Amino acid sequence: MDTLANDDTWQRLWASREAIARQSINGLFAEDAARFDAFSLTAAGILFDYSKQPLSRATRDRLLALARAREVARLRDAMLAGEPINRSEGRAVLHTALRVPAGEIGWAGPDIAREVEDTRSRMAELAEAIRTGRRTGATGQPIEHVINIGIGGSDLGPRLVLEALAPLADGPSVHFVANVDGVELQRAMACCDPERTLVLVVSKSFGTVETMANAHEAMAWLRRRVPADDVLERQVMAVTANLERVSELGLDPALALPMWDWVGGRYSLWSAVGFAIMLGIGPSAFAELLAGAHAMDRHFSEAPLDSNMPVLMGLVSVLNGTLLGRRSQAVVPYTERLGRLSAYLQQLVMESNGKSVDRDGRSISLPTAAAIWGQTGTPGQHAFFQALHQGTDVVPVDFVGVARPVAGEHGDPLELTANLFAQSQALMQGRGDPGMAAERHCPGNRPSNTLLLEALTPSSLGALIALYEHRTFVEAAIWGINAFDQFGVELGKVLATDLKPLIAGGQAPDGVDGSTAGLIARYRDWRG
Ligand SMILES: O=P(O)(O)OC[C@H]1O[C@](O)(CO)[C@@H](O)[C@@H]1O
Repeated sequence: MDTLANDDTWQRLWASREAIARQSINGLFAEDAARFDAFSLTAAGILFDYSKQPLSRATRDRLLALARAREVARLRDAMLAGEPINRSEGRAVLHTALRVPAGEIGWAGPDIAREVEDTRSRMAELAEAIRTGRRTGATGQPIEHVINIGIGGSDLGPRLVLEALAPLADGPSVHFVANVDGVELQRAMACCDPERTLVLVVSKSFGTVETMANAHEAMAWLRRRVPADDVLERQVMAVTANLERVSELGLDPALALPMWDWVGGRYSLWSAVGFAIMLGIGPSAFAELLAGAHAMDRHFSEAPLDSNMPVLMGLVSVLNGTLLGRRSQAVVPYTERLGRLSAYLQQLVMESNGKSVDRDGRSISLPTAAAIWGQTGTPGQHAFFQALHQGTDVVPVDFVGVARPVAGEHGDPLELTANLFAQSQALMQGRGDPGMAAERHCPGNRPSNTLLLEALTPSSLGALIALYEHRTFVEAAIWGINAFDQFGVELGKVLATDLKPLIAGGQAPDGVDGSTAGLIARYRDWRG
């Protein structure tokens, strides 16, 4: 049995599992007039309301005892200090060091602080030179477009941030290309003037096949369309932790922006991986993004466990997902600006914690990361909310709202906010008047969190993302997981490499399973 299932504090929670599942959330409010105050807190510009969870004060105490027993605080401090907590890869995990303000040393010490600051200054200088037109393309034209080629962590974070903060965009337009199917790249190339375009090739490993294929394609386009011998030198930049491989693409490693092996891909938007963000909204807005994340880091590091937002959020998630077996979680932001949030969180949460062995290689018998999904409200209300209210599965929801609308954006904030609050209310209260037809009955007692941002600013967005990063860390600590490797992704990559010659070749695909052989045969047939 794994260490969590064996833990006394877990076993006590397990013993009260049925009672917690039956716990009436409405009843908890009826008993405790101060429930909202006792089950909500504010940090770094975010209000976290977890009062609509099946949590009595006693259950919360038991969860906090679990956090202590699983040494969440010690593991957090080890991460912040740069201990090699990613044991399977022998690496430190220091995305928090990327957010330490300029001039401060931070938890990880002066060497790391210096490296981070040097790179940040280089990014800012370069970004300003490009944004002001001092640094031009190879034919002297200003850079008006950026094509960011990367996938996973080298795409999702910068994409989320630039979509969320689009009203602040005052630099070149940024186009994101992740998929190797060619659609995004074609679309980007169709609307960019090649003489005014900078291509960023963003890859921690600089070996990801999709990214390299798209980079080759984009570089060929620049070579074809820009009449200058030094076009690649002037208009293609690499961002990577693997500087040696940069020259394989014909680029100068000296012009590359570095990242480090102590930053995981899905935790990397704060590094040079976020260069597109800096180009799009400028170095000072980027600095505000980092400052918001740093404010959440400080809160995570300093607040006692019982008033620590990521800790409480992680415990609530473990309660729902592991104790009560609710195997998916919906994330519903009430602003189109955060439309990319659930996609971003899918990688953050599921690539980090979608694992079934602990950090010592023992198998875990209890359920770990739940599936994350969602879309924006109110459109989501007219799609999947029916199942949230009346379906057979209980799906905990994170509602994300913004109090102050973005200046200059129209829409009806009152309508939006009324819908946001009404949905969590309806999920909790349900509806069951006597004599009501069964199909109209809503069982209620369905849990949700609400995260309310005062405004959607670089700072609050940074804090929101850092909150989810730390929530993911807390859950990993409870389960005993190393959240910072991703070996599961490797197998598919290896098999794709093996299959390519079989799919392309004329010979019968020997040595593969029947389904794959059948698919290859039909593909070849239809492809002609
Ligand atoms: O930045 P790279 O090395 O190209 O990797 C891209 C992504 O691929 C993965 O390794 C696997 O999906 C992610 O962890 C990573 O963010």
